[in-house]
Amino acid sequence: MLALGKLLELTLAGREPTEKIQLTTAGTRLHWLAEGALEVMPAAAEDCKLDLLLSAGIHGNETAPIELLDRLLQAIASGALLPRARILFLLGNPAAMRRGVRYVDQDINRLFSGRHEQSSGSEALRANELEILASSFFSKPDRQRLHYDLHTAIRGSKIEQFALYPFSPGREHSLQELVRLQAAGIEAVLLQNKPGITFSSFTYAHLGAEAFTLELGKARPFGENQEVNLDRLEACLRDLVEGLSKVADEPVLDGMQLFSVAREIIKHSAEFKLHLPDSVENFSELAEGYLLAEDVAGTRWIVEEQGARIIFPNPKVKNGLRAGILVVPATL
Ligand SMILES: O=C(O)CCC(=O)N[C@@H](CCC(=O)O)C(=O)O
Ligand SMILES: [Zn+2]
Repeated sequence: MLALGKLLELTLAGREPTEKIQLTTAGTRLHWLAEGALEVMPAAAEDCKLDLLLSAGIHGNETAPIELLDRLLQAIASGALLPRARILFLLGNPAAMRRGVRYVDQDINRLFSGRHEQSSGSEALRANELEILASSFFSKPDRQRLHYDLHTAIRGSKIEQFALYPFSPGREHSLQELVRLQAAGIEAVLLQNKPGITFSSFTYAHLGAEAFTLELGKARPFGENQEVNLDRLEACLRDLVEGLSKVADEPVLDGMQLFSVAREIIKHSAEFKLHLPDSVENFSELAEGYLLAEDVAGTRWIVEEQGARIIFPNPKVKNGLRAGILVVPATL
């Protein structure tokens, strides 16, 4: 296998490869661009005109998707998988990955779409670098642009694998992409209704990519991901890499659950209290009238929506950040 196939090993060791560009015998070019960033360029004769950005490790302790990208890249570097797509592999937060933590100083996934400019520190710099890498990757005209930002969640979930689909004014969510995700084992999609500050929101709204955050199970350390079943997603990614992924011209979305954001619960102060047990799972239903959270100056979050469910409840986030999302059933 080519040494550049060891992107994960090199990144975890904090080392740079001596050779930054290598070619497989089939003419696939691997190019180390920066720490945790590697571009795969198919041989010209094979190119299927898809630019595919695959990122993981934006949160350093979400290891199952990092291991998945490692398997894909190793297969490419050993010649077992012949890419027809141009691919950018990104390991988002190497410093956090090395420590096995979600982030070191601040959550990178709240620093995109320019937010890093209002901040400082290594994670702000990394968010800026990731924006530059993604912008350069998605700068070529007349090519399909697709980004999957792969995550696992802090807690268990009533719906194990789901996606968050960013929003950009005037742009419609793509039925074809939802059908592709369903084939990849994604059971539910949360349709965002305002622009966001996550990595997938950036590539969707600023770079014109179809982009998704994929939540794939519960976060566990490296080597302990036996319960996270990524077989269907892995098969879908291999098809995309090989230029074999097809969605019908008139696709039908059958059985996928769609949700929209009713409200984001923002933590404003140290007095913020979330009235949910630590064990609560994502997509747990909340009854109308339920007092969900309280904050400074008598602020109360009471559930008013029918069919409301909670995802990503987390009272430990920094002030000003999202401490949970109330979602409701939706249609396209
Ligand atoms: O489990 C949790 O509470 C958080 C899981 C997670 O990291 N989710 C992503 C979602 C990104 C998005 O909104 O597209 C995040 O919070 O960054
Ligand atoms: Zn995450």
